[in-house]
Amino acid sequence: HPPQARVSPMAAAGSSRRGPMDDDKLTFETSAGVDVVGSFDAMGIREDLLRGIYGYGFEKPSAIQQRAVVPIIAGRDVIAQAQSGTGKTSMVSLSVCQVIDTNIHEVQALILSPTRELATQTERVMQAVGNYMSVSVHACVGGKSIGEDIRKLEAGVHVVSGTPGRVCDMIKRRTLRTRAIKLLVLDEADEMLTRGFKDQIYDVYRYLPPELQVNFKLSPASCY
Ligand SMILES: Nc1ncnc2c1ncn2[C@@H]1O[C@H](COP(=O)(O)OP(=O)(O)OP(=O)(O)O)[C@@H](O)[C@H]1O
Repeated sequence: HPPQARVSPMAAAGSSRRGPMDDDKLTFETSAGVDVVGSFDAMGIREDLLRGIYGYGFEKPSAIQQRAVVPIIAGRDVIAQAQSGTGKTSMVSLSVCQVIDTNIHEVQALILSPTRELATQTERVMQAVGNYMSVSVHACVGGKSIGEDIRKLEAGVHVVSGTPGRVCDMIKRRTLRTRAIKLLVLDEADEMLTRGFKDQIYDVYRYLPPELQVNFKLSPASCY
């Protein structure tokens, strides 16, 4: 079973949008063997990425980050569930940056999201925290120019953050090469499966190497 880190609101917590620093209002459930790591320094994160994280203004990991980052960077399959605004997008972004080898100019991580906005937001956060480590990220989403996708992918990127349809298209054209992908993240996995992306996700999955690490990040709706 993959380790699970679940952060849920306490019954009394009422604010509609919380920041990650409201963690004292949350309750936590984690599967056995998941440790709580209270600082980014203690996570074994590379120096240049740490600089990016602190430079972005993060001082201390949020509750979900304290529980899920270490298992993800250790290569485990993780299910992370936490409500909106608790730092999940940032968690994915910094974990993915940590597992990338920037000397290898191939796609090593693929993040699938149900919406273009979410895929683009993840691209942006990753570019910000990965600022000092020269990570190249491309948002491969429907509605944008296919020619631009092809140009970017052929120039070589380390991470693709995209929506299932466009990613699937790029893989089938062999523009998005999958042989070096070691990490797949399904963002709002529950949402994607109910939105009818199941066949496309399965299609993408068939092209990925067998020794793949998979992380599921569940939607905020799954926390209520
Ligand atoms: N460790 C941290 N320290 C300070 N701020 C943080 C930290 N982690 C995330 N944030 C900030 O908190 C906000 C929410 O984080 P993020 O977008 O990663 O959460 P999320 O759970 O994916 O939210 P949503 O579901 O709303 O997209 C963002 O503004 C982000 O920059």
